[in-house]
Amino acid sequence: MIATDGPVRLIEPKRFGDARGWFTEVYSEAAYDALGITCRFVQDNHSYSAPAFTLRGLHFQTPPFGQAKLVRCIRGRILDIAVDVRRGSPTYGESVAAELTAENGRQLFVPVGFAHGFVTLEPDCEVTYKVSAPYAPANDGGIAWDDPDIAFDWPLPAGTTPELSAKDAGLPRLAGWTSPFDYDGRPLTPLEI
Ligand SMILES: Cc1cn([C@H]2C[C@H](O)[C@@H](COP(=O)(O)OP(=O)(O)O[C@H]3O[C@@H](C)C(=O)[C@@H](O)[C@H]3O)O2)c(=O)[nH]c1=O
Repeated sequence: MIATDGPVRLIEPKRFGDARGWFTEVYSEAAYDALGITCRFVQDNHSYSAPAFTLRGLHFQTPPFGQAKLVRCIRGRILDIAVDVRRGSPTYGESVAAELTAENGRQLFVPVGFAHGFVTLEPDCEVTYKVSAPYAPANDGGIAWDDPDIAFDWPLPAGTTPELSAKDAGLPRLAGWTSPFDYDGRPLTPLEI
């Protein structure tokens, strides 16, 4: 059984503004537990993407190293996406996405069983995210960002090809692939704060 960490969630932590600027808590165990995000995060990641329309994804780690992720953008603007890849899920292959910006401070929580990716919407974007399992390169997995069965409408200007890693350019499609993630009954709901 895969650990349940709540459904995909969009979170907007409160900012306390004053003459200096603002203060915000970006993670607290008690507050996130209360939201149903009960996993234990064991690693923090930080990536910098130089060109606009850099696309990283769609990624996951296979069990037993499946990762829930709590993602935010601390510089620039990204569109962040989670795709349901839980075998037998009524929303298998469906996605939810949210714009995460340094300005809006929003976070996307991506549970185990979802492929995750993002595209940067301007140059020089930095993304940080907490993950609930350690990096396990042997369990690295992914699905093609442009898989026609997902048919995600990436916000790429006409004629723009995204900046991709060699690995991401060669990821397989959902068709012909058997997901290692079980459906655990959690629905994929539209995102709301
Ligand atoms: C993910 C990861 C990578 N690395 C190394 C491996 C490689 O040499 C280099 C770059 O790795 P990648 O090309 O996989 O990086 P990237 O394409 O940014 O991968 C990330 O994409 C986003 C969308 C996710 O959801 C993450 O979980 C992760 O898969 O960093 C680590 O040392 N630890 C890690 O946890």
